[in-house]
Amino acid sequence: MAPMGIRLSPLGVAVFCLLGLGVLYHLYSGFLAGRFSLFGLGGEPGGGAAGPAASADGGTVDLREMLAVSVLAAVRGGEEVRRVRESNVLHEKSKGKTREGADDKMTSGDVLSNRKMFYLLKTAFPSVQINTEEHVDASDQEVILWDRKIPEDILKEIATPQEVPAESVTVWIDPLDATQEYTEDLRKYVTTMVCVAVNGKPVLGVIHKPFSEYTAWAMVDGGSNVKARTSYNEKTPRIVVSRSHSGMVKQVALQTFGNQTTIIPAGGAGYKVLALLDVPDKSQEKADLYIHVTYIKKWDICAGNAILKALGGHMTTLSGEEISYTGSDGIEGGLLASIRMNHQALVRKLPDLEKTGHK
Ligand SMILES: Nc1ncnc2c1ncn2[C@@H]1O[C@H](COP(=O)(O)O)[C@@H](OP(=O)(O)O)[C@H]1O
Ligand SMILES: [Mg+2]
Repeated sequence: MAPMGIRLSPLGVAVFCLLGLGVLYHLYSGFLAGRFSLFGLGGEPGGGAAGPAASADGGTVDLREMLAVSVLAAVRGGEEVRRVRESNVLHEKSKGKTREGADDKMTSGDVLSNRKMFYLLKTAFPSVQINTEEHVDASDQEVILWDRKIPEDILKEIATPQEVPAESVTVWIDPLDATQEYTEDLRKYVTTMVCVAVNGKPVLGVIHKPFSEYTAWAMVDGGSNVKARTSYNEKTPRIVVSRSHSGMVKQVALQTFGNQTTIIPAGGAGYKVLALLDVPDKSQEKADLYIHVTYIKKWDICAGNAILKALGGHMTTLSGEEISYTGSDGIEGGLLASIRMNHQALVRKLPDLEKTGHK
């Protein structure tokens, strides 16, 4: 008999103890998971020489560090892209059809680049949302460490860390842009891309050309290693458009700007954004505008959007709406990209695609 006349049943005590243990486990499991994942990744809790740059339970991330890792990821992914292309064993297959009925292709270059890029970013920033074009196999986890070094050119442009809440960040990875052209061995069009959006707004972008080893990066209100050209032809622009997902883009361009307009068909959304900029790469064509009329995915366009925005340019739907880089993967309203032009005046010039049936 217990004091005060209350009798304790041994079974009741055992259940009570188990419940208590359960609560304690629940409270501490997040903390322990964070510690163990740090060890699993080879990093040291509390900030070691290598490992995650953000705590596993959220907190903040430094956009300058994210830029350094994004550049590294694009370069490492690009090495895979090049290696597979040079081996000539692409293991090309179709993931299905686009809405317009074209093959949505994938190769070993896409898969291996995706793996490198995804795990580099995921290991450094375990708490951020990463959306990537290719499927990531969880059983195939690879731990790729970032040495936590920020390259000199980034430090020179961006003097201080740029902290943002980890939960506000969405990363978009395109491990191999212009897959169609890659399979045709049209190497100059191929890029690897990383984009970081904060609250859906594109904030930093990296576009890397694996075959000429050129990398463009920029951060909105931060800095860049690339700039706009000094002049653009707004009246009779050279317009860069898709060569493999063109839809009615040529008709739209000629109808809007007249028959004197030069149309440059090219592969890859990354390549087409670089065509608007002052890029030293010899294989890069130059254009004044980039127009796309069919459906397109956010990993294809986010990095270019961030770079253009950082340099004072614009990328919007054809009706001039800003694109939000959260939520769904794709955008429906086409694409207009320009720099050093009156973007809204260009939007007003374009026909309403819904009405003209040019979609
Ligand atoms: N209608 C469409 N549906 C799906 N993806 C499209 C598309 N139009 C363009 N894209 C994708 O956007 C990128 C640029 O296209 P394009 O070279 O035709 O301008 C390519 O990305 P990937 O090569 O990464 O798949 C392409 O697959
Ligand atoms: Mg792409």
